Amino acid sequence: MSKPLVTIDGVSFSYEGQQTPALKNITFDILEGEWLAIVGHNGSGKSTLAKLLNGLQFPQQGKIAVCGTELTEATVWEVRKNVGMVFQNPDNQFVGTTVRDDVAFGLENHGVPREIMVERVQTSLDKVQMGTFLNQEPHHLSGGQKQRVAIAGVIALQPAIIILDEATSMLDPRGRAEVIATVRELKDREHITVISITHDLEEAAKADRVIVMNKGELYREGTPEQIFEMDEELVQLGLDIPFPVKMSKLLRHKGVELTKTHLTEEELVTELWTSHSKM
Ligand SMILES: Nc1ncnc2c1ncn2[C@@H]1O[C@H](COP(=O)(O)OP(=O)(O)OP(=O)(O)O)[C@@H](O)[C@H]1O
Repeated sequence: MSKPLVTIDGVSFSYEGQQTPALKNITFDILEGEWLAIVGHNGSGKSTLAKLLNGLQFPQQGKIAVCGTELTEATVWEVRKNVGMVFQNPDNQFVGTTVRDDVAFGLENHGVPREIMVERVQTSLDKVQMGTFLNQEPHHLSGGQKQRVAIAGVIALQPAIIILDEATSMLDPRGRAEVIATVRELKDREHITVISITHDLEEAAKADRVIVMNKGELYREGTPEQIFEMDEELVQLGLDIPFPVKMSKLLRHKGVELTKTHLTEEELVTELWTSHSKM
């Protein structure tokens, strides 16, 4: 049984001068090695939660603890060693003139010795399938490749947790699929805990667990299957139901028998192909 790596206990937060709190009494745990997706419509409080998890803001009420350490102004630098962030815009986070320099940047800042640095740059890039791109300049890379380099820069620092803050939202479908596959592999092989903050329910469908935020409150928590049972309620919360889920429901409505509501296109196609191709 996995243990909680992050605990969020009764957290409330309001921006200065704002009447309505951005987060209201949020409580949940994030377990070691899980992939947790936090979804919600614009303004639901997702980014504010990410800022609190990384100590860019501090709650006015409640507590956050990361790897057993309470996140405060005194512990923020210690805690940040365990939390890597990947942001939305692939161009804004590329700081090196080449892929190698970009991944080395964070290691240099942390004073990692040169021999270790050279090895870490290579292994981190290998882990995101960018190991052969060392000397490439950013403008030669696709959005998905840039985000994978950003992920390599984060894992080179060996954090326990990666937070992806809308990290796939500016990518085309191929880039998005590449980044999601990379995250899945890192989680499975390296046992990194992943928190993905997204408004994309197709991305959330790949997570182990989903938290739905609405108007600063934790609205629902469950496995992707449980969350997609909410159906029209999700639409009312301003979220788009993924295509395979919609398609599964429509097919059932038309009398096509399916064993379950499929969360991915591959699963749906496989079932349709194997059970309905006998005629
Ligand atoms: N810097 C800020 N100053 C004042 N209010 C803010 C600030 N940032 C966010 N808010 C408000 O806090 C609430 C939560 O916003 P937040 O950005 O966390 O939501 P979100 O779910 O991440 O939305 P989005 O997907 O649009 O980024 C919103 O009402 C927003 O207007």
